[in-house]
Amino acid sequence: MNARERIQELADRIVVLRDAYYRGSPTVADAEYDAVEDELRGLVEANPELAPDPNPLEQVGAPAVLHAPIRHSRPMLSLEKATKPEQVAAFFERFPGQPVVVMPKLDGLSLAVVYENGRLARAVTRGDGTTGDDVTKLVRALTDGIPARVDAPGRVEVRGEAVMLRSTFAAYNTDHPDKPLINPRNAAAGTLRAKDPATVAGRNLRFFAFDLYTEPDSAETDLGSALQTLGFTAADMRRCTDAEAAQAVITTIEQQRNELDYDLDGAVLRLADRDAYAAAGTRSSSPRGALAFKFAAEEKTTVLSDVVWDVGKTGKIAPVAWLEPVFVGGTTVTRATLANQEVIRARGIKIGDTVLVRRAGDVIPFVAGVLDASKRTGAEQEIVPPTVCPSCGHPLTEQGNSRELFCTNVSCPAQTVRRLIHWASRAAADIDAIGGVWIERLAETGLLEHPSDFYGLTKETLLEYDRIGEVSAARMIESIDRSRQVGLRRALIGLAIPMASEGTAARLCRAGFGSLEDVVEAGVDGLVAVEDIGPKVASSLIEHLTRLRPELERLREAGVSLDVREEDLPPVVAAGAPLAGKTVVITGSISDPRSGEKVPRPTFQRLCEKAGAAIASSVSASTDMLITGADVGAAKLTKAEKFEVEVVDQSEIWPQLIAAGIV
Ligand SMILES: NC(=O)c1ccc[n+]([C@@H]2O[C@H](COP(=O)([O-])OP(=O)(O)OC[C@H]3O[C@@H](n4cnc5c(N)ncnc54)[C@H](O)[C@@H]3O)[C@@H](O)[C@H]2O)c1
Ligand SMILES: [Zn+2]
Repeated sequence: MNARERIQELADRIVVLRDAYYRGSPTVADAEYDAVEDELRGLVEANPELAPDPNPLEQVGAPAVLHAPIRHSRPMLSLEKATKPEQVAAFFERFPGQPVVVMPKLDGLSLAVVYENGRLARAVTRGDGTTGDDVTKLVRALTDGIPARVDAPGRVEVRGEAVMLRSTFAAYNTDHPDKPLINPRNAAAGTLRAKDPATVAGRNLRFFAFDLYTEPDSAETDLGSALQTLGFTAADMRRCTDAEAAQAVITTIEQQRNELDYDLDGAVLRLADRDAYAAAGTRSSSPRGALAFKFAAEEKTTVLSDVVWDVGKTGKIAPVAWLEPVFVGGTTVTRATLANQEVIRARGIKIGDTVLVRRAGDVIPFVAGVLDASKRTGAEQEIVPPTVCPSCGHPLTEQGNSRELFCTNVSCPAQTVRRLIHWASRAAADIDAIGGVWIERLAETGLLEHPSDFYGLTKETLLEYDRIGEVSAARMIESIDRSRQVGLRRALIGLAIPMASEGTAARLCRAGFGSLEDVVEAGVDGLVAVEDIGPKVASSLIEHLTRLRPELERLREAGVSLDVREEDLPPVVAAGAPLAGKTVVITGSISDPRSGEKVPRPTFQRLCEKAGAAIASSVSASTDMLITGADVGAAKLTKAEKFEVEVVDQSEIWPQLIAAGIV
């Protein structure tokens, strides 16, 4: 693979990993994600002309879409990362004689809190760094550490991290055993996503400040004291004047990380003097006057007491390690994943072994290996994979190189529950008012078997359960009603068809399938004609959707929409499309001239597609037009010149989009 292909592959992978991460379900550990970013950064430094466009390294966070969008006064950036003492020393060398504060890197979500003439005006999430969500109402109701007033004139902007304290998290989960929070960070993010503070009562957050901007300039230039004077709890800052002292503080923070009441994933170094920090300026996505030292994923040792085989929604049987309770990565872990038989074999794990358990970020803890096989007593037992399904007794089949085990019995009770939970999940029908524990109970009592059974539930039936009251029953029913708008793409995801991914569902919509029934009718031949759908995926879709026909009918009868939704369709090219037939590359930052608001790249792309353009990611001989926004990199322009590509400023495109009625 050449550098260009590798760069594109890494950039694509970053987009996928970030998407999962910012939706609250990361698929890899942070360190693994950071390694992908590092590789891309290295390749782009060596081959600047191959920089991907858009370049994920120049983007932060995820677009804000939940509440009202608010533009930040100045971008909320990411941080440069370090993992070695040499990098800390290099940071000090860049700023000779400047004192530095070292503080914990709190693992919550960052907020900008703005005061106008002493009054709290608004609180905004980071969002994509340029525009965030207005969470003022939620913050007023739920966040401690944000005073309603400050004693300062003009405009004051305080930035910091909103976290759920571990103690709040633990107390909440004790009170809500049927709908527990996953971890403090996820909980903080979820809390600030709520539409109404009342629905997240009891989920209080704490705000720790680490950044300050004042207009007019306040006299106090030391960051920590300036924040305290205003009445904020600053992140715990220790002042250092050389790299050794800073390294010592970093080590102390890492050692204390288990005793603190909040999650942290590293330490932040930052120039202590506000003027010096401002003068240092910024790079494309991080300030020069700060550095994040990231801690390795936490590892602990404990005893593997047993292995149970868990049945998943597609019938996959996965080994789960039962562990003696161990506190790692901010929570007590008693279960961890062992992936599959091959991983068990490769890591040589036996029951009774002392094993290393690793947990990083939100990722499910996993058994990383055996601590010291020479210390075995002989009482350890081999882990023997089952030959029949632990739930239904059906003989298992083995698939793939890692010899994953599957139960192929479609009426297997364990699979039934998993599939119901999956149907209700956010990526599918999003029945958010009914948690997994309730789904399981409703399945046990025979009320739920297929997704369509959700739509037969009534408030009266739910009220027969002791722990469901009027209010929650009403919320559950309302949530079920809303989920009737699921549509083709999300319904396909929700049906958990083996081998069909979220990408498969999106591709089928874009390829013109109008409903789930259309997909069945197309047959294997019709499906493999769709780009990127292979024969295995096609056969699996046809086999399972054919089997599910009666269920599809029941869903239809219950008023559930299985038809494609507008948002999942390819753009409709407008009549008299001004960019028809043109291959277009977009670069730089785009804004709508009518409002001056920044327009996210995907939104502008879709507008150009509606105008008939085919979008390409880099300039080549086949490019017809390069559309430029603000802050365009020189490399793109040089290439455009080389290939004699027409360069058009975005300001000339908007009037055409408006004239064609596209915007
Ligand atoms: N596992 C995955 O798949 C995956 C995917 C994407 C991102 N990530 C992780 O998410 C992070 C992405 O970077 P990012 O831009 O969101 O954050 P970052 O690591 O670059 O750090 C910036 C953020 O740190 C926070 N912060 C906490 N304490 C701070 C302090 N004392 N001073 C300054 N800032 C402080 C702020 O919220 C700020 O927005 C990385 O840690 C990365 O590993 C993981
Ligand atoms: Zn089974």
